[in-house]
Amino acid sequence: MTTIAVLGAGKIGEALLAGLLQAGRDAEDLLFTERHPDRAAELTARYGIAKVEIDEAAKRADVLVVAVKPQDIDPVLTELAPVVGPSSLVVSLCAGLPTSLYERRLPEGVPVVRVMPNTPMVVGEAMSAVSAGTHATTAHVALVTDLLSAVGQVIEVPESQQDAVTALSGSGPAYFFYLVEAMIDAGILLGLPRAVAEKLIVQSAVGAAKMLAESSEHPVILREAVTSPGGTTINAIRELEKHGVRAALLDAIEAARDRSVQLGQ
Ligand SMILES: NC(=O)C1=CN([C@@H]2O[C@H](COP(=O)(O)OP(=O)(O)OC[C@H]3O[C@@H](n4cnc5c(N)ncnc54)[C@H](O)[C@@H]3O)[C@@H](O)[C@H]2O)C=CC1
Ligand SMILES: O=C(O)[C@@H]1CCC=N1
Repeated sequence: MTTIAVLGAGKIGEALLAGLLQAGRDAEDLLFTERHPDRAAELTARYGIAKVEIDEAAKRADVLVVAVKPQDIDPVLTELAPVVGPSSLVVSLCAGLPTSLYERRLPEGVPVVRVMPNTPMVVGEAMSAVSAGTHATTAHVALVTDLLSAVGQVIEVPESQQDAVTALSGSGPAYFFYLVEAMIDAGILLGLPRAVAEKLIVQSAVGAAKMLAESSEHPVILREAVTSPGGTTINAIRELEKHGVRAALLDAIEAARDRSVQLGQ
């Protein structure tokens, strides 16, 4: 079985480890590094996965998954450089960081695959996009795709599209959570108990997501089916249009893309 080491076990690192366990991988085939001892102890207690130092991770793991913040990459590359070689496989989950950065800092020939996942990994519903660096072969991409398929869906994209992917699906769950939070607030405004408002909105979100995933209809058609002539929904849609919600989403996602580009510079 492939051994995977997550370097930096924060939110996305934990989501990957938890998702892989959930998908049936043994804790013995997983490792992580983590600079905060309390965080490391918490994860080992929760999942039974061993915390190791980076040199041991490089020795024992077939795949090294970098999951630190882009701003923290420098020391990780300094530590990785002496312990990896062309037989290693480095996978970067870091927003904005190009494979060329890793290739410049690591020994010649180290294969690097860039991935943008998202946190629904934790429930086996991630959307991950993978791109091969210069030294990554189709076999490396297939291995990473296979690994991530256990925790959701995977597509391959040219690396030039990764900043847009980051803005759409990497950050995407946050936009939906934000929307749900605002809709629950609306329920409170209308005088519903919080628990009732939460149940109504969360199940509506689950139902809508399932329809989007399972129906072959375009979202416009699904929305039109809810919007009765002279009914309630069109009154709400008029307000959303008046407040420029569509334009706000376009601007928001463009701003996320721009930040991803900036993180890579
Ligand atoms: N949170 C998300 O939804 C997503 C995050 N990402 C990417 O994943 C990366 C991590 O993001 P988060 O998990 O949100 O951040 P986080 O801050 O929760 O996790 C980073 C972890 O790395 C640890 N760390 C930092 N430097 C270290 C080092 N030298 N050695 C060992 N551990 C170290 C930190 O202590 C922390 O626990 C980022 O690059 C981000 O762009 C990608 C997709 C989605
Ligand atoms: O906000 C961030 O920078 C990370 C990358 C995509 C989702 N979270």
